[in-house]
Amino acid sequence: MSEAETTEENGATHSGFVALIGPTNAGKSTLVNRLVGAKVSIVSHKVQTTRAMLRGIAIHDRTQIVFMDTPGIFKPRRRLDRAMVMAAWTGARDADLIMLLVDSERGLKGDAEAILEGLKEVRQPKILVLNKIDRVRHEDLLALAAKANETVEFDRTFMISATNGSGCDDLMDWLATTLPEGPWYYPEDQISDLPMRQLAAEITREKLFLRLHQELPYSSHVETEKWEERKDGSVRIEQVIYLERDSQKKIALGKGGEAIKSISMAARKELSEILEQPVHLFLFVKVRENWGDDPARYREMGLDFSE
Ligand SMILES: Nc1nc2c(ncn2[C@@H]2O[C@H](COP(=O)(O)OP(=O)(O)OP(=O)(O)O)[C@@H](O)[C@H]2O)c(=O)[nH]1
Repeated sequence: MSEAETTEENGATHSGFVALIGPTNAGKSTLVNRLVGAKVSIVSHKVQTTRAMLRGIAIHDRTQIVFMDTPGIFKPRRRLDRAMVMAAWTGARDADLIMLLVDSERGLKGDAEAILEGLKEVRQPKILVLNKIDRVRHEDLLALAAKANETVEFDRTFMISATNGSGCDDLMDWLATTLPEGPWYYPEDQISDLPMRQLAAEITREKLFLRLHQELPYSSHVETEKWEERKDGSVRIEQVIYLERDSQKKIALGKGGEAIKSISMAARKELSEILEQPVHLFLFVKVRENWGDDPARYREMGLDFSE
């Protein structure tokens, strides 16, 4: 019996998208790492749609919680025109819940204040999460919570430390019971796999560029074609490096296969570290003319293809 069926039997599942917003350095990555936990330690920077970035997927009881970034809201606002800022907010509006993460030590200065102003206009349920409470006195926290709640009506305020985990269980319990009933967006056994395949491809592409950037500019693309978890705890990953022209193949392979070997070694080393398991990486080089004009390739990269 699959995990999904087991879950169904135990009662209704819940799921939802949580837009995680907050100034740079508020601790978003640290928090998602903690909440996603050992179960699916996937935090990918890979763009899933052109609008929102997936930070990580957590499962708590019978709820699947998908944490998303909404890039662009707080980046140098003065330089962005209003339309761009509005577009970024649309990402937040698509979420079931908006979670504003604030560095309590830094308070509401700068970006945090601007985000609070923007949040006034958003109708979705919102929660305030004050992070880094290990660095702040309790009285100051209460004052900060009160001040933020004056501007925006938050459904809840949580006080947490993403580094030591304090308050994080309460936050997860609340999210798990508050997100709507519904099927999980990702099968439990695939959540780590799906973004990891893309991340793994990115890693190899980075190594390829590091080694061959002058010779192969912009004409390569990497896809993870196979991902096989093995009983001995290792994983076998097969990837294809797509090039546009036959002449590039020789460059990618290098003399006596020397280039591809060193790319493979560097990628394998980094992947083993990230996955915390031994990796067997197999790279294949193929020529696929005009891959740059193929909509299917764009979809695989999570990008929109406009004619
Ligand atoms: N003391 C303390 N430090 C924290 C806590 N949470 C995060 N940090 C630190 O804050 C810094 C920024 O954390 P990140 O998780 O990278 O922040 P971020 O919001 O993801 O940053 P960007 O991705 O750049 O927007 C790191 O040095 C973290 O170790 C916390 O609860 N307490």
